[in-house]
Amino acid sequence: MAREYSLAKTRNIGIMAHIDAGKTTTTERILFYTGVNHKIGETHEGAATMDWMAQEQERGITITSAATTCHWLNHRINIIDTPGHVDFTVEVERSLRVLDGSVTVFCAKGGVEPQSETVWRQADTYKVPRMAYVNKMDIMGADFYNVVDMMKTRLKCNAVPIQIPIGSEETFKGLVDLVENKAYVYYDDLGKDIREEEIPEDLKEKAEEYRINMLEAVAETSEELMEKYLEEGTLTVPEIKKALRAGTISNEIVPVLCGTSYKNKGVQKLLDAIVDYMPAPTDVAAIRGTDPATGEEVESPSSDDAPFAALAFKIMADPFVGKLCFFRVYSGTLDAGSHVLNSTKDVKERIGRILQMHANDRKDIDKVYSGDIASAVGLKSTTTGDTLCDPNHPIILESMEFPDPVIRVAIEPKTKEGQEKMGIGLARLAEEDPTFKTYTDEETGQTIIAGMGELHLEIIVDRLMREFKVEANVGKPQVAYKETIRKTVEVNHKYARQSGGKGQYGHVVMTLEPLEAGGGYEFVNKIVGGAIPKEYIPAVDAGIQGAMQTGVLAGYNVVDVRVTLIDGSYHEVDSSEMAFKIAASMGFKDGCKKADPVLKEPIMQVDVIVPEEYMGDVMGDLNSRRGQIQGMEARPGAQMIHSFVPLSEMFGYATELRSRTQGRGQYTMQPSHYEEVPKSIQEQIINSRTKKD
Ligand SMILES: Nc1nc2c(ncn2[C@@H]2O[C@H](COP(=O)(O)OP(=O)(O)OP(=O)(O)O)[C@@H](O)[C@H]2O)c(=O)[nH]1
Repeated sequence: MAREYSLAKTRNIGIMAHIDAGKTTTTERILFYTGVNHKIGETHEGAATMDWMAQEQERGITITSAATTCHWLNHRINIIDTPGHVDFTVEVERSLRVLDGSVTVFCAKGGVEPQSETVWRQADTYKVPRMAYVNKMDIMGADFYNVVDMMKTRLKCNAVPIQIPIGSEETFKGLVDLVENKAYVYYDDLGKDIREEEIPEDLKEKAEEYRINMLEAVAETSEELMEKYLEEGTLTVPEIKKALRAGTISNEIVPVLCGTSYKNKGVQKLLDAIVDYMPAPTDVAAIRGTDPATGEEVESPSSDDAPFAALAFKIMADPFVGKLCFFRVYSGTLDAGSHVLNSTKDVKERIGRILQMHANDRKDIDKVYSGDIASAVGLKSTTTGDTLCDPNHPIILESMEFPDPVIRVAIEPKTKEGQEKMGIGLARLAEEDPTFKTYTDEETGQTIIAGMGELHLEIIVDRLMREFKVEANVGKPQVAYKETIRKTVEVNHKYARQSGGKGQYGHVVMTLEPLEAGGGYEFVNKIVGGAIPKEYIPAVDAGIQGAMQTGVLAGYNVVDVRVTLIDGSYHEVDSSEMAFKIAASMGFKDGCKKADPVLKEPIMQVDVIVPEEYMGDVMGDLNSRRGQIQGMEARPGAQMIHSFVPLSEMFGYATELRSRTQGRGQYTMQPSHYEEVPKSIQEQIINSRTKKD
């Protein structure tokens, strides 16, 4: 099968937004106009094609990001729909890693919300070229120009309208395309009868002002254009398009469009702009990675002729085909049925079938090309972030980072028979979602599930019931604290047992030193001259990692420690991997106790919007929750308070805020960072843990 669309005619884009801005509705309309769907599905009726998981339809929110493909103006567009709720930021993060460009949807009334800022910053990190779509132009309070201003002040980006709306709220009926300098007016409910018209008289002046603004922004992208613009006072449509495209791809310009997806106005023009201004894989996505053999950095352009390299960015349990692995091809091609190397784990894998996904539907394809996004069936060991590549040309592509869970809850099946099924179900769900963890609490023996927020865990429990038929009881959500050390220490630990026959002997000398926050775990082997034979070194590493699961203070995970193995000894007969594992584990725990261990707690970024009259009260309450107020911002008739508050103080906040503000206060919360727990509180936590919960 030959390539249907050239790389230059491929677009891999994500649609990002704050919750409820209308991503799902916009994606639905895109599928409708590109002919993938023949009927319009409304999210609020639970019929949307992209939100196919049962929970998504019931709750009307997007949880998993589904990849889908459509065609427009002889281009192939791969779209990843991503959720807006912060509990699922990992979905946003992983799509940003594999996409070439993104459309950010803003609500014409709400504009740039705190979570839109978060997503924007994430996209900054990955240098993703962006354009903005101001949706909901039909609703009361819609204000296109205000959203553009907010983009400039809050997101500090060069927002350049390339359209302006004709009318607003209930009078919104079309738009002026500033590039073509023409008006487009919609005459039917399905948005199919679009007529090109003269720019309305009362809008001419404004259109001219914004066109000049756009021309200036475009001219600034190159000296040549600036000269031409200054000389002739205008630029041609192809010149504008070319420069807008280049400016968008280099992140100098963010083109802004408008519409109302729900009322079917503006979506086709948005599709045109995706083709015109969003990058092709060849424009941005050079392959970045390292050669696993030499550790050298490798950078090369995307091409079908280069060796195969792809990044697995999502694993999904599928009831019909088993484990599905979504991947993005960076270079080369791949046939169904062939073998690849998972270079991250250093194992060979066979790609059974290759599927192209459209929401919950799938189509078998024989071959994928560079730039494609598809999913594979049959991969056994691959997890999110792994590189799949040509076994003869190994490379490890730059992966993505996932935040650690901040909240945990004990879970137990309602029946004894459910125990095994629950174990299988939780393991599968953890495979899909790198921010979801499950383990046994060694202090209490309970099964624990940990994730990014209460909603995240609620959904997990719900999926366990629906997909794995396990009914479970869950305990009270608790903070997922971490443990770390503050001092560098040296430990010398010998594990020797002699009980008849063969004994046990393992002996390690190592230093434990604190790493900076986010440093995780580092293991350095400095053994020279075979004080510990090579074959036992991995066992030492494994023993430490095992011990890190249960800290010495209160049994929480230990993080941010570097362990250097400096010396040790062994016994010809009695030494074994097991003995070294035990010696390392005990030695590590011993060391932690001496290294001034401390608890760290997740701190949340909490943004509260309250009417002026309740401000004092709400701030007082935040202070009493150990909150640190970061700043304030005026909103119409209200104030937005930015603060950092420990997660442990935020349980029940929704109810408290409601009662303090008579239901008029609102807040959003997302994990920000970890901080050391104050000593007095640390003692309480340790006491309550050792008393058992
Ligand atoms: N009036 C109006 N309503 C809209 C428009 N676009 C979306 N909506 C409505 O706004 C609500 C949220 O839309 P969604 O498309 O589900 O929003 P989302 O951003 O995908 O939200 P999540 O999936 O929860 O992150 C739904 O009730 C839509 O029908 C619009 O242009 N105008």
